[in-house]
Amino acid sequence: MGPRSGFSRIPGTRTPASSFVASTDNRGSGCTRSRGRSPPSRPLIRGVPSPTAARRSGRSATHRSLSSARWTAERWPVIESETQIAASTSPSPRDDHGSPLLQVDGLVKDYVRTDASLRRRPLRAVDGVSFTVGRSETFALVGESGSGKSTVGRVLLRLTEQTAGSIVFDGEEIGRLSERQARRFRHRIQMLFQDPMAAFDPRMTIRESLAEFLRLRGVPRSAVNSEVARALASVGLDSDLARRRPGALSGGQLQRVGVARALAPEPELVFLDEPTSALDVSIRGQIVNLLSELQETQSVGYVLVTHDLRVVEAMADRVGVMYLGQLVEVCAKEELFERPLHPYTRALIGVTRRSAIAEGAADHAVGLGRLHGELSLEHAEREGCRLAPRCPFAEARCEEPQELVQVAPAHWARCWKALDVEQQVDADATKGS
Ligand SMILES: Nc1ncnc2c1ncn2[C@@H]1O[C@H](COP(=O)(O)OP(=O)(O)OP(=O)(O)O)[C@@H](O)[C@H]1O
Repeated sequence: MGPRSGFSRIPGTRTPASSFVASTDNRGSGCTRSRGRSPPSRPLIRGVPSPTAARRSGRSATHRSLSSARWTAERWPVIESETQIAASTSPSPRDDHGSPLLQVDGLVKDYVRTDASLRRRPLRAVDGVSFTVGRSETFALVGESGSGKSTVGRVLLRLTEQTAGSIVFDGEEIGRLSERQARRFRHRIQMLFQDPMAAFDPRMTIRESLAEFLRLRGVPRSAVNSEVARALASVGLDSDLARRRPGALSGGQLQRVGVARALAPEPELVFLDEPTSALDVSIRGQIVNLLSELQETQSVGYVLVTHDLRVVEAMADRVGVMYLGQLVEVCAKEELFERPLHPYTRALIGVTRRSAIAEGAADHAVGLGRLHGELSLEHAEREGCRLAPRCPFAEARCEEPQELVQVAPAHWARCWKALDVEQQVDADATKGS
């Protein structure tokens, strides 16, 4: 394995193409790539629920009605709204695949922000977040804009420093390494950027962009051209594109090059930051399918950040739902769609499915819950449940701090009455049917 360099988006921004920092690491890594368990095969986006979810339908009237709905890509809106932040800690939801590739425990990230009256105020963007990612696994982080998803990724990639918590990668704590110590890990964790047009240096040809990553993992100069052609072919592109500059490629083509570039150093983990949201709807599915296929052939783990539940449905193995900087639910993807337990997750899925379910079946979707009002910073600063002011199921006990607790096998939720709500919703749905 060789050294690495690359272009990184400036942390915390949606940067224009001109705003890049070039990072170069000239040390060899000496690391051997780990090959883990075979990845499970996943459904590709075809506008229908996964076979697993379909098989498991029939748990209740509510679940039946949802599973039988066609979830067409066109009908799933992207959820967008501003949220704020707050504070607390949580236990560590783990996968059940043995030693994880990545283990994040109690991650906290504070920023300082300037409020409307120009006062500087602390902002806890990530608040005690804990999760694991197995080898060749996709762990998705979902939630509204501002819930802290990208900040988790920026901390993982050391684009910004964590305030507290632990990040263990392949058995080694990497969260507190010095810049020099961290270099040997860099090629093992890569990132695919949201906006392909902003992710490439517009002055470099595609060949030069890819060659930089290939050379740095030890590909000799004499082999660069053939390796560039191979990398392009691996993402379904013709080698002729290598001579072009980013501006001469379509968004879809450039995102494919982005995928090739992220995988060029043969990483074990790739952080996918909204990998499809800047793309035309028509090519989003192609990129999702490409990423899923490459994961199977290259045994790479993904941390996927997205607003789009269609992408989660197609790619994720497990999902963490974030609200105001905290994880509020963590479980397997199928479980999340079939049996969402936290009221926020119910609402998140309800919003998307209400638009996907034909009129007449919509009553069942109401059982998933609708939130009242809007998010506000005041909610984020509450000691009790941060969702309570908006939650249709809130009671006096919700004023007490809520921890992320295990509510079912491999299923965690930050809500003391998650299972009660489920029973109530099921009973209502049975009565109504
Ligand atoms: N560099 C920064 N300085 C101050 N505040 C920041 C910074 N970066 C992010 N934030 C704030 O931290 C919070 C979480 O932001 P983050 O981008 O992680 O959320 P997100 O869930 O990824 O949202 P989006 O989907 O819009 O990217 C937001 O309130 C955001 O305004």
